[in-house]
Amino acid sequence: MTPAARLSAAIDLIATIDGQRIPAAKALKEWGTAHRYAGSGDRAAIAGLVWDVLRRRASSAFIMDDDSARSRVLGMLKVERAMTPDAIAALCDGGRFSPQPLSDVEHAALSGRTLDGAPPHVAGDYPEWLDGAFIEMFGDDRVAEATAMASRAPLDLRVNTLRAKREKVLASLAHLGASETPWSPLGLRIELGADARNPGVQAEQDFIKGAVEVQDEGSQLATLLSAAKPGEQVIDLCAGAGGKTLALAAMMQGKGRLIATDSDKRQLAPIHERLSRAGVHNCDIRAPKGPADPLADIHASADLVLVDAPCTGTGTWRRNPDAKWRMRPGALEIRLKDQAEVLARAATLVKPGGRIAYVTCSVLPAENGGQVKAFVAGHPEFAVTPPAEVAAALWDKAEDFLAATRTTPEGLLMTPLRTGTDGFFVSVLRKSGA
Ligand SMILES: C[S@@+](CC[C@H](N)C(=O)[O-])C[C@H]1O[C@@H](n2cnc3c(N)ncnc32)[C@H](O)[C@@H]1O
Repeated sequence: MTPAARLSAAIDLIATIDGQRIPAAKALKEWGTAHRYAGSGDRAAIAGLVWDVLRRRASSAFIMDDDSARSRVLGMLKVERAMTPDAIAALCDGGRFSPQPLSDVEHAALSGRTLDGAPPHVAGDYPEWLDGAFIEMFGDDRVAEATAMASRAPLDLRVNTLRAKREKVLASLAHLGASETPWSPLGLRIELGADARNPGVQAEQDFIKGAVEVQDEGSQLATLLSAAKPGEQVIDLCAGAGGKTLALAAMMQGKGRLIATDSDKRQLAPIHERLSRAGVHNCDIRAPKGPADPLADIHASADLVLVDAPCTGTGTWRRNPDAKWRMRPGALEIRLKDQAEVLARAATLVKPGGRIAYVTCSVLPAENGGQVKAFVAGHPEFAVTPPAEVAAALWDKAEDFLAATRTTPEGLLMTPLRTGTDGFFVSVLRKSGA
């Protein structure tokens, strides 16, 4: 397919996603099935266009002063890909498989309109109803923060120290353009191009042998900040597919007891294979069976409970731009209730002197500092560990990392703008007594 034909396909797909209100991933899959002649390069390029339009949905429409599918694709080429009006016009040549030529109005919009004067939620591409939360968290930086949250994310990997050293994996993944991540001592990063092409890490020997896992650097750091140690009893209360369980296991170096559970046993399904690939032998997976509590035998004995809380996922919009426009206030309310419940449960599992590491992949204050404040108010036996002490887990990087994050008395917030990671909040809550 020519670049113009790919552009045409992207316009059709955006119209389908809008018209049928279906998730972008589903629309792309169905398009692939219906257009089997399209090669993998075409599919990746078209997917890249579609994801970029979703990332910059509001600002692309503003630039064109029109929010039709065609206008948003054209506007995205300007705001996200910095294409000139002439370059865009050259793609829209009216050929058999190309978009129609630009109208005078479209050409004038692409030439003359800018984002100056756009409201913050439009310039930063986030839902208007979240503006209050963004003001509370980011103030005048909210457009810059939200724009970074709308950017493309790299592919981050975590080297599994139970199997390999970072230098070795770095050398063996050099052909994918891997480099070290700035903060995590275990991280490798592969920058992805606009065509969203998957570098096929899962087919690499390092992945097959469990030497690396896909994990955003922010998620790696959140786990490192929990400071899990060999010999401890650690509970991963919201383990899901096990991204953080695997990282905890490596920190524990095979010593001590790691328990992974989740309220939804289906979420836990991939964890078995992942743990075995990673060479983890000290993890007890407790999938719920009916109404019985899978942790009924544990009473105030854990050194550490990791609460990787169910949240709105606003911190991961870079990877899932569709989600930000689908999010509704009701979803936030449900998450807030879930988070309070999980924290209350964690409180009963921690031993005196032990700690809860509360983590979200959200930037919203209500899910982060707000939740922590409410928890300590209701559980006076817990106190927030000062963020500077939490950051100390990163050794020589601690000071710079602390300065890069947005710190509040309740915890640390990483953001795409400040730390180059997904948005992650971390708070360590210590229980009194010893
Ligand atoms: C952020 S995800 C976990 C991601 C996972 N820890 C990882 O790093 O791959 C949150 C998880 O919390 C689980 N969850 C929701 N409510 C819960 C509850 N009340 N108790 C335990 N887990 C819960 C969800 O099923 C979901 O798997």
